[in-house]
Amino acid sequence: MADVSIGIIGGSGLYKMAALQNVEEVTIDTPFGPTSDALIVGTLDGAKVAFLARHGRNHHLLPTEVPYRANIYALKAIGVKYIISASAVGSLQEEVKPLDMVLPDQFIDRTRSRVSTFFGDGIVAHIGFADPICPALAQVLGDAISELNLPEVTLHRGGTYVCMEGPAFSTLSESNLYRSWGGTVIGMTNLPEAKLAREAEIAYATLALATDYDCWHPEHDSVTVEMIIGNLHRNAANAQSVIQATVAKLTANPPVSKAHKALRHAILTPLDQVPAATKEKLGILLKPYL
Ligand SMILES: CSC[C@H]1O[C@H](OP(=O)(O)O)[C@H](O)[C@@H]1O
Ligand SMILES: Nc1ncnc2[nH]cnc12
Repeated sequence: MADVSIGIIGGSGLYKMAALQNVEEVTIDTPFGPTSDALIVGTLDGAKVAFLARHGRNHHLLPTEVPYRANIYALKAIGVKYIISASAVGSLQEEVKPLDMVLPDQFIDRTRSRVSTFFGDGIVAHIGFADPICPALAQVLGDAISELNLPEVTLHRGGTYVCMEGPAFSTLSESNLYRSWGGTVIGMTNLPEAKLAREAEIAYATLALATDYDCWHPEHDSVTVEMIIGNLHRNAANAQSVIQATVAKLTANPPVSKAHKALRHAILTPLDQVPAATKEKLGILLKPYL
């Protein structure tokens, strides 16, 4: 299985893609253990894509437990060059209303318990992460959303995604603090994924689906899972249309992404000094540089 150039990671409420055809479940062995679920490889209007349910199809993995390294490694192994990540987020700003779509271009890291690098064990690399989202891919997503003209949905291009550890939602003081930092939305998953995707030289962009006002808004109830899932159900069909339209655009015109060369000047350790076991483990990432 190779040459599936587009990966879709579905978050809360997006456990499958109804429009996928000719589906095949693919299990990839990775040096980082099993993926969250089997990859569902199929076609969307003729384009081959792989879908992965981030928390598993039955939502059994906490944000902390998601095997981010295995997931990104497996997508890399089948040839993925672009990842569209669909995620539920809380809104930290009045103008981002539940059901709106946000294409964040920055992150603030509030995670504590995530391994978010493939490196170590005898090889050191420091990727550039000033622009954590691929602007070219986000542009395609944004254009797809605009062209769809979805009723009820306002698109926000750009914004800062605060990535918290969870699983409990934020306290009121935390939520206000993140607002004071300029956070636009809050979630629990996308930052480690974006870092690992960059290390794997895969372009990554987040389609953030606003589901709630977290707990800071005086006129709205504090976030609950019920609220999130209710709004995701209202938005799931829209999210799938956006993904489908984005895949069509990517297939017709695959954008150039700096992410595809992210490791070129990032690896410090001479490759002939890297332990053989590490070289083998990271073979698919290091291949262009060996
Ligand atoms: C469903 S409650 C919070 C949960 O939803 C978001 O997940 P994802 O990013 O996978 O859509 C959030 O990050 C939390 O993990
Ligand atoms: N308010 C919130 N905080 C963290 N993750 C979320 N996902 C959806 N809403 C959220």
